[in-house]
Amino acid sequence: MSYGDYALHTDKYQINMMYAHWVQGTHNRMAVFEAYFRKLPFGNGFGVFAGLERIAAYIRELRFTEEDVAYLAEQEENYRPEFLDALREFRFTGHLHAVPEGTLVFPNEPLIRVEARIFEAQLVETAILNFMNYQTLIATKAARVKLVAGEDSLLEFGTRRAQEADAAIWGARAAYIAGFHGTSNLRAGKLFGIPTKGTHAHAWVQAHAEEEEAFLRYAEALPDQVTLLVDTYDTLKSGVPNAIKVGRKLAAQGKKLSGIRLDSGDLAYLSQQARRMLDEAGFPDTKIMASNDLDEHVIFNLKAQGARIDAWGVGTQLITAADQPSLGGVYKLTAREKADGSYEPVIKVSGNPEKVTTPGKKELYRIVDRKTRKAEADYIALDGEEDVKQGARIKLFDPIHPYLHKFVEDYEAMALLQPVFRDGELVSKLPSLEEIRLYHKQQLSLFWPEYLRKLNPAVYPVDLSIAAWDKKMELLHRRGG
Ligand SMILES: Nc1ncnc2c1ncn2[C@@H]1O[C@H](COP(=O)(O)OP(=O)(O)OP(=O)(O)O)[C@@H](O)[C@H]1O
Ligand SMILES: O=P(O)(O)OC[C@H]1O[C@H](OP(=O)(O)OP(=O)(O)O)[C@H](O)[C@@H]1O
Ligand SMILES: O=C(O)c1cccnc1
Repeated sequence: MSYGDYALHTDKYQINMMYAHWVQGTHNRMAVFEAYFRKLPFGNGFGVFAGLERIAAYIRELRFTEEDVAYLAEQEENYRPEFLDALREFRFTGHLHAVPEGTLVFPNEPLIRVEARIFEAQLVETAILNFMNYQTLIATKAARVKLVAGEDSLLEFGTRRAQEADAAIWGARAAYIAGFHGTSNLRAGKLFGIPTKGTHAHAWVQAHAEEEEAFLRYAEALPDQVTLLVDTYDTLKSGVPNAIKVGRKLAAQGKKLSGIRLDSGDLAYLSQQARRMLDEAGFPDTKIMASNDLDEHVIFNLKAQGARIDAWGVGTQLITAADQPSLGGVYKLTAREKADGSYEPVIKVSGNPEKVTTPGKKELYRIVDRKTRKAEADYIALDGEEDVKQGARIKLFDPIHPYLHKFVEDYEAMALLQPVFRDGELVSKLPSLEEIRLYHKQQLSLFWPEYLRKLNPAVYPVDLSIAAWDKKMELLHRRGG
């Protein structure tokens, strides 16, 4: 699928650095960058990686058009014509590895690794982070909603309140990965194959003289999917009784009232009363849907209050990640090619220990206990370390408190960074959205419940190999004193 022209969807400083490398003749040196985040959003115990579909399309289609080049020439008169020619010929020719979409991910582990000429690897930072940060954030928020909603039906209703059109559709996709059942956005449905659903708005009721008439006309038009919004005037005194009247007419035609939707007031109380009224009228199968600024906390509370709600429409709070509207994912240089062609690991030192980068080209493994089939820890090793690949006994230790350690030997090491581009070519077809959704569900089953709970989850270990740790310490002492 093509998503448009994004070569200039980058920060100007990337092009400035590309230019400076080109002027200095270092632009063809290889570089390794890794994208990761440092802190989980919403106080959650895990993140849900998303964004790769769009990143892959972006990388594959990355070209500077004549208009792009002309625009750049206008913006910066220092750019020499030969540099602009290099942009005209620009293609991504490097390697890109990433964890699959739907993977449960944790702070400080490489989620995307780009290995390419620095000319290319530098350019793609901004767009990669833009796509990864937003989609991972929304998939993570959606996973929280999903964990409290269980098997109830979950619909994404956020488009009207989303931060513009791209956020609406990619957010709908991220929510579907995390277990939502559908979206109200038809474009997201068309582009990605997400099931679409819809009820009707207050405007439909207001467009008629009487609520009952409005319900009847709607049911006449769409008799196979009648979910009536019952709160325009008075939910229990008029909305539910009028819905029941229409339900009876539908039943006489061999059809049924699929559902009612509550959109204001005390959703626990109203759903209980509506359930009782529907059951007494002989409509035990009519579902109750709720909407109105829902999030994982409200849904959790409504369930605790015994709300009788079967389906949830979730909009604003999800699509804007209202309680934390950004994921702070970063893209850091971890190794660079020296003049002799070998790689030199590099570090970024910081007064804040959490911000010190981990040098070197790295692999990421999920260590799964063979007996319990549960994930024990994630393990970051330097490229080429063989022991973990071969299942040898390894030491797991906490990188902040290295004296906290244990040895594991009966494990499976799942390599999480999968090749996506090799020498600029897409390695294989990306998984379908349905496959990603299923994979995400399998990922959840790998984790003990203490890592998944909404409130105060246990901290899942992300450990470094001894070699990765030693390399970090060596560079830290050399560079940081
Ligand atoms: N029983 C409940 N327990 C906790 N939260 C609830 C309960 N019922 C509804 N809520 C939530 O409380 C908030 C109430 O929103 P608000 O104050 O706008 O009231 P409202 O009923 O929607 O009023 P309005 O008619 O103006 O839309 C919403 O987020 C809603 O989902
Ligand atoms: O509250 P959210 O989680 O964002 O869910 C979407 C909201 O959007 C609609 O309201 P709106 O007032 O825009 O239109 P309406 O007249 O159809 O209710 C809908 O009724 C929900 O309340
Ligand atoms: O179909 C609905 O009920 C719907 C869709 C978008 C926003 N609010 C409600």
